[in-house]
Amino acid sequence: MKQLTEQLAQAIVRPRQRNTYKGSFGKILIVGGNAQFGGAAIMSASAAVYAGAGLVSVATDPVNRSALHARLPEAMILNAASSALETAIRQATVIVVGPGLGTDNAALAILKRVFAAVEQTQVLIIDGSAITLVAAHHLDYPNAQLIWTPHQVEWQRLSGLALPDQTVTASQQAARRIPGIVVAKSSQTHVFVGDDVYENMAGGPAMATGGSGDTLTGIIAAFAGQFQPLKQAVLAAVFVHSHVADIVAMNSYVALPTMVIRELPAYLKQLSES
Ligand SMILES: NC(=O)C1=CN([C@@H]2O[C@H](COP(=O)(O)OP(=O)(O)OC[C@H]3O[C@@H](n4cnc5c(N)ncnc54)[C@H](OP(=O)(O)O)[C@@H]3O)[C@@H](O)[C@H]2O)[C@@H](O)CC1
Ligand SMILES: Nc1ncnc2c1ncn2[C@@H]1O[C@H](COP(=O)(O)OP(=O)(O)O)[C@@H](O)[C@H]1O
Ligand SMILES: [Mg+2]
Repeated sequence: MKQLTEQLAQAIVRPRQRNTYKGSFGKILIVGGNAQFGGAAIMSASAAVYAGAGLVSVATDPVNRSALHARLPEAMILNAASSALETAIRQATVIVVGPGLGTDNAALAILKRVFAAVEQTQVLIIDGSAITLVAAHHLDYPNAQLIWTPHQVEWQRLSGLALPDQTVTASQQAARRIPGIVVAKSSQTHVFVGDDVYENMAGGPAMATGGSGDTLTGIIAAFAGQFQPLKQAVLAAVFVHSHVADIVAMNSYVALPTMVIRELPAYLKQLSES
């Protein structure tokens, strides 16, 4: 088993080239946020913007429009239930589906449309409610570059492994049956990619607060839009999320998602120049 390190993140988070524009750093689409969980989509989108994504759009319940614009004017917004969803998917390089999406029929319909529209070259990060829906409805896996980010109960739903049975070996075997990269989140997150297992020693209980996982999806999306190869981008994102939370936790009892998000640009600048 390998460890996630700052060196690994340093290797791909490099200074930006001069001859670039916003389109050079990823077009991210976040699909999530129902009337109950709008904050999840806002945190995911904020993390993507603050982690350097070039353009960020959010397909969500229209009830979230004012809150999103007030918190994050950098993001664009569309109604996830409208046909604008397919257009936005076509334009995106990286798509996140699930944060705050919910698990009702409306959410299932949106998820199925995302799975139908996404293309093989696109990166699709599947999180939260979307994982729960895939497991509950036995949905076929879409044909794209998949990244799964289950917490332990979502991993139980997706893999069939009860929490006490989620050993590294058993989880690795289960991850092999699922296409793409699996980020199995816990107090000691493991990333399963091909035959490799990476362990994340960064992070701590200050992160045990609603929205930490939503925030991770935005960082992964931003890194997937900016850095290559995809495997390194995902590994670096998992490390950076937890490491920045550790920095926040030096002076704060809880590492709130909004606090972690705010610290991202300064840490990435430091990382790129080290
Ligand atoms: N501000 C917002 O808008 C926010 C919106 N959010 C969005 O809400 C949606 C639902 O996501 P979810 O994770 O809250 O619910 P679900 O998948 O049902 O799992 C919870 C159940 O599993 C149990 N449990 C046991 N161990 C666990 C573990 N290690 N990690 C986690 N859970 C564990 C747990 O047990 P209990 O806490 O009751 O002891 C409970 O019974 C999703 O779309 C997400 O993005 C959230 O991000 C919050 C902020
Ligand atoms: N005790 C802990 N130690 C380290 N990391 C933690 C701890 N508790 C939570 N985390 C991290 O916080 C995130 C929680 O994700 P998740 O449960 O999906 O949150 P949410 O859905 O509320 O956004 C994961 O990245 C997880 O690794
Ligand atoms: Mg979550």
